[in-house]
Amino acid sequence: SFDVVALGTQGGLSGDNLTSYLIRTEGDARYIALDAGSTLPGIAKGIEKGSFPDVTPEKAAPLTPQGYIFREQINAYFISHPHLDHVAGLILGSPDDKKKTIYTLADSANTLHNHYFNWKSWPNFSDAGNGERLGTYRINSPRVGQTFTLGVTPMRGVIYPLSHNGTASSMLLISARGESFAYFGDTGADAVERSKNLDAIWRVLGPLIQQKALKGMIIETSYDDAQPDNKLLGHLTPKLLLSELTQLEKYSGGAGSLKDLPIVISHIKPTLVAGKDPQALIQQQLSAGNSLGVKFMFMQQGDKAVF
Ligand SMILES: Nc1ncnc2c1ncn2[C@@H]1O[C@@H]2COP(=O)(O)O[C@H]2[C@H]1O
Repeated sequence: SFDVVALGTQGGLSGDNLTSYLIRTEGDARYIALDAGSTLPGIAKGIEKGSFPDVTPEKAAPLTPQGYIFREQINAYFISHPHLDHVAGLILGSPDDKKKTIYTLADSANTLHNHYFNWKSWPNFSDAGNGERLGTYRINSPRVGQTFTLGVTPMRGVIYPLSHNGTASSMLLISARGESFAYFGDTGADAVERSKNLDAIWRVLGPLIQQKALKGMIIETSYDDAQPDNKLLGHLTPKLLLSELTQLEKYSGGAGSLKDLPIVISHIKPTLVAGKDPQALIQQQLSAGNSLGVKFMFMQQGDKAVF
């Protein structure tokens, strides 16, 4: 089974609750961070909620429990794409982090080197690029579709490309002991993006669902159904996610094959409009259209779930 802790769940606007999830396999203390929008604030919330029961002040000493989880328990990072709301926590925490690998698409690695770790936006904590290289992070771009080991953990990963309104984004398929979990970065629907990236992924996940090996997934639903198609900016709505999942069902053995599949909804965009509750709306729209019978989950910052 996989342990997941949500460090940040929202898709923008404020800095303290941006997309980031920790995942580890049962019996191993080390996590992989799936994106790093908010890290330290999410760890603090997780401690408050009892989501890190194995970390005591005695064990963490001389660090705080928050520091110990950040430095010692996060073993490596996966960055789905280099937008600020997915990397801010990584950049801000870098001066106090220890040597780790960042796995990301080659295109995202270039952005990290050229636009963040460049001594202008931020000191170069990476192992390549301009000026002195402080070397905290080794930025590693495994080839798409190729299996690699995730840090020093029992988990292996395979990266698949996603389309996000012109930005290259990606999904990480994590596997350990014959079980798998899929983490999606920002993505639009194939029909809107004029892409086949999601279709290609559904063809990979279908057989895993048939074998009952896929324990769950995290995928975005940034906007509610009222968002017009020309303002989706590379994101999903309940209607679009449900139609994509209908494709997945076809590759998973047909009607009923997705029943009870846990799907965590991430990256909901907060609103500054008074009286609007995007999460409640998205929850209601997903539930109203859920003839597939999947188990939609709305993890909040600091929550832990076992898959
Ligand atoms: N063309 C655009 N016009 C207005 N806002 C945009 C445009 N492209 C991106 N954005 C905003 O910038 C954000 C970057 O992160 P997201 O993709 O999560 O969501 C995006 C939108 O909120």
